[in-house]
Amino acid sequence: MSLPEKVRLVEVGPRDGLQNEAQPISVADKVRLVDDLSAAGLSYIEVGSFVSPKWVPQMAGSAEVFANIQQHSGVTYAALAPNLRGFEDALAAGVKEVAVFAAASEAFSQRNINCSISDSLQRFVPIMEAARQHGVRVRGYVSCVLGCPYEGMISAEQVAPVARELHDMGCYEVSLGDTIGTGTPGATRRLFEVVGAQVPRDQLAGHFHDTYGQALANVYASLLEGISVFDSSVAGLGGCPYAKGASGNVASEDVLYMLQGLGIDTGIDLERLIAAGLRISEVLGRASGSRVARARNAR
Ligand SMILES: CC(C)(COP(=O)([O-])OP(=O)([O-])OC[C@H]1O[C@@H](n2cnc3c(N)ncnc32)[C@H](O)[C@@H]1OP(=O)([O-])[O-])[C@@H](O)C(=O)NCCC(=O)NCCSC(=O)C[C@@](C)(O)CC(=O)[O-]
Repeated sequence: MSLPEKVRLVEVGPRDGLQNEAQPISVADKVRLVDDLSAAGLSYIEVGSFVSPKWVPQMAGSAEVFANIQQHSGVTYAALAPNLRGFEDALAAGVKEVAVFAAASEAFSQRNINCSISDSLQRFVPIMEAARQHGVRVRGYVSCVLGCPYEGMISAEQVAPVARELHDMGCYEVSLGDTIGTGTPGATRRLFEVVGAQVPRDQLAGHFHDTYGQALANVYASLLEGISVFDSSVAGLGGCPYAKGASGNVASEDVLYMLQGLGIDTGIDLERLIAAGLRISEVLGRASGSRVARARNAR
């Protein structure tokens, strides 16, 4: 299969990245990050989550973040909603796109959202109905698609029905999350072969954490399978509060550098993206998790 001409990056740093930080991050710093990212040309930014603050305290100020960012036309500013309450809070904050999140592993589903996979899918039905009424688009996630921190191996055959159900209930795109970053390129290709038989490949996305250093290779493997949407995190921010030891998503700068080398268009300015990542890394008091950003910064 030939490589796609265009790729859309879904920037998840402000949500997937910052949700995992131990230190408090001010609303002003979050707003600045989102604004820097839209200025760099990202067309899709996951800004926050409307989840229980007892479960994920870092996302507590999401409504305030939405109220203060500069929203540009042509840019999607999305939020996670685990239940109808979260959807209604997102709607009240003016959010136009939400993401629901399920898992391919029962144990992870319990730890992450306190219910079984099947109950979580049932919980999303009223969200889908309300979203249709309000003209809100819904994206879906499946976690643990290439391994689970509690159950170990997860087969592509376990992932496919969950992805299909999200698609069938109306998610316009389903992002497959390698939550703990154990996946390798061969397993990634097989995952998209199997899930791609149930959900059209142009409605699937890849979401790779870099814990085992495989994320960029997995993005490339997915490109070979015809996938053209990838979630990534500026400066490689993040991890997962319910997956101990998981490192951040593949760094947006590193994915962009690779895509530019392949001649694939994204509409994103690499230098501005690097600057956005260096700024938030400085706020967090550590080096950027992007190798491209570190190399450029050292020059
Ligand atoms: C789903 C629940 C709420 C169930 O949690 P629960 O305890 O079963 O819910 P509950 O309905 O019994 O409510 C308990 C309390 O939470 C409140 N509550 C209930 N709903 C909300 C809400 N929406 N917003 C704010 N508060 C809420 C509710 O009002 C109540 O408050 P209390 O009476 O105790 O004061 C909880 O488990 C939760 O919030 N989990 C979120 C977990 C999370 O955000 N994980 C990270 C995102 S997923 C991820 O990172 C993976 C991904 C997507 O990136 C892909 C990958 O890499 O794999």
